Parts: sequence; C-alpha cells; structure tokens
Amino acid sequence: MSSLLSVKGLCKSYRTGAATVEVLKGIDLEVAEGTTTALVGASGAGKSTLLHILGALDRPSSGSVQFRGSDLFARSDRELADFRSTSIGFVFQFHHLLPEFTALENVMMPALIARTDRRQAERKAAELLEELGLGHRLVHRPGELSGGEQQRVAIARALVMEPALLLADEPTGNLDMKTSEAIHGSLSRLQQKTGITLVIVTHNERLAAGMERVVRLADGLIEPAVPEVP
Ligand SMILES: Nc1ncnc2c1ncn2[C@@H]1O[C@H](COP(=O)(O)OP(=O)(O)OP(=O)(O)O)[C@@H](O)[C@H]1O
Repeated sequence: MSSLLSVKGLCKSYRTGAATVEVLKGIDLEVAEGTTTALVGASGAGKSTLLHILGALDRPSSGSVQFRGSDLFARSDRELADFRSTSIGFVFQFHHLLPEFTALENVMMPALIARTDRRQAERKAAELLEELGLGHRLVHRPGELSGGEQQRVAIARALVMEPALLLADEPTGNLDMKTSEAIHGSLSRLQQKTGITLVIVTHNERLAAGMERVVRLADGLIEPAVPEVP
C-alpha cells in the first residue's frame, strides 16, 4: 500500500511568555492511502496539534511531513491554503456551519469558493447529504437540525471537494453514544465507498477500535504498539 503521509521527527513547541512548551517531541508516523486511523491519548497529549499539522493548518517547529512523497512544509502559505482546500477535509467537534444558509448551501460552499460549476456542486452536495441520511433535510438551516444532523452536514461539507484525506477532531465529542455510533458508522461506510484516508482523534476507545489502526499519543510521542498475546 502506498504512503499518503510520511511524518519524520516531527516536533512542535509553543512559546508562552518566558516558557517554551514542547508539545510534540519527535513523531514518526506512516499513514497508507485508503486506511483508517484513530489517534488517541490523554487530554493534552498533543493529538489536536498533530492533526492540525497533518492538515497543514499549522507548521511544525522541526521535522517533516511528506504528502504523497512531496514535502508539505517546503510550500508557501498560499500553496498550503490551496493544498488544504483541495486535498484535505476537516471535521471538528463543533460543526461551524453558517447559520443563515441551508444544509445544502453549507455543503456546497467549499465547492463554490473553489469556483466549481454551481449545478455540479449542488448535485455533489445533495448526493452526499442523501448518503448521510439527510436527503429530507436539504433546505433546513443548521438551527432547525439536531446536533447529530448538524455534524452529518459538516461531514458532507468536508467531503464535497473529494479530498484525499479526511481529518476529524472529536467529531462526535458532544453527542450521545447512540448518535456517535451512528455517525461513525456513516463515516466508515463513506470511507469504504470512496477509499478516502481517514484520521480521527477520539477519546472514545470503543469508537477508536472501529478503525483499522489505533495510534496512541502520550506526552508528545507515539507509544509503541503493544504486541498481541498469542
Ligand atoms: N497555541 C498554543 N500555545 C500554547 N500552548 C498550546 C497551544 N496549542 C496547544 N498548546 C498546548 O499543547 C498541549 C497539547 O494540546 P492539544 O490540543 O494538541 O492536546 P490534545 O491531546 O488534543 O488534548 P485534548 O484531548 O484535551 O483536546 C496542551 O498542553 C496545550 O495547552
């Protein structure tokens, strides 16, 4: 299987006043195309920081990330912004949908910003919402949808540009277990259908176990996998 992401010696530190906080302390990670990975670990372990760097939302302090063999952070900020809008889909814990637009319009938005033909964008957005079980909610505004429905709209919006990589940071963190499981089920189904690579941060071990691989972060480093007992 070919590598989508190849992370080597990744470090990230922040300066706050006189102190420097080392958040990531030398991450090595390979993510193969078309695979699903859960990123788990205690609060403050650096999961979101790593996810943001993988999605080029933030630059590392040192180390490298190769995306399909090309050095991500050798690119300018402008090139990274283009890269993000075409190659990465993001889903966050809070959906950040635009309240004055309908579900369909919210999902179409990234495609319209990228100047995709309107009819094509609309067709794709409606198809994704349909697949996520929201075919009957296309003209509802976020305020008229349940929390789980809002998050499904956010997932459809993240997929409308057909990115290579979907990054999800606690996408069901503020939903009940039943709704979370249903959304994870939809994500897995869409992942299998599209072959997109999925990296998801979650505190929920049960949902993490549904991914092909679980990567555990502790104190800025990846913990070695525990060998299975024969
Ligand atoms: N911009 C920043 N400036 C200073 N410190 C930061 C910044 N962003 C993150 N940190 C620190 O980095 C550490 C890791 O944060 P991060 O959000 O990556 O952890 P996490 O594993 O995702 O935690 P959680 O599960 O609670 O979301 C925390 O101690 C946090 O305070």
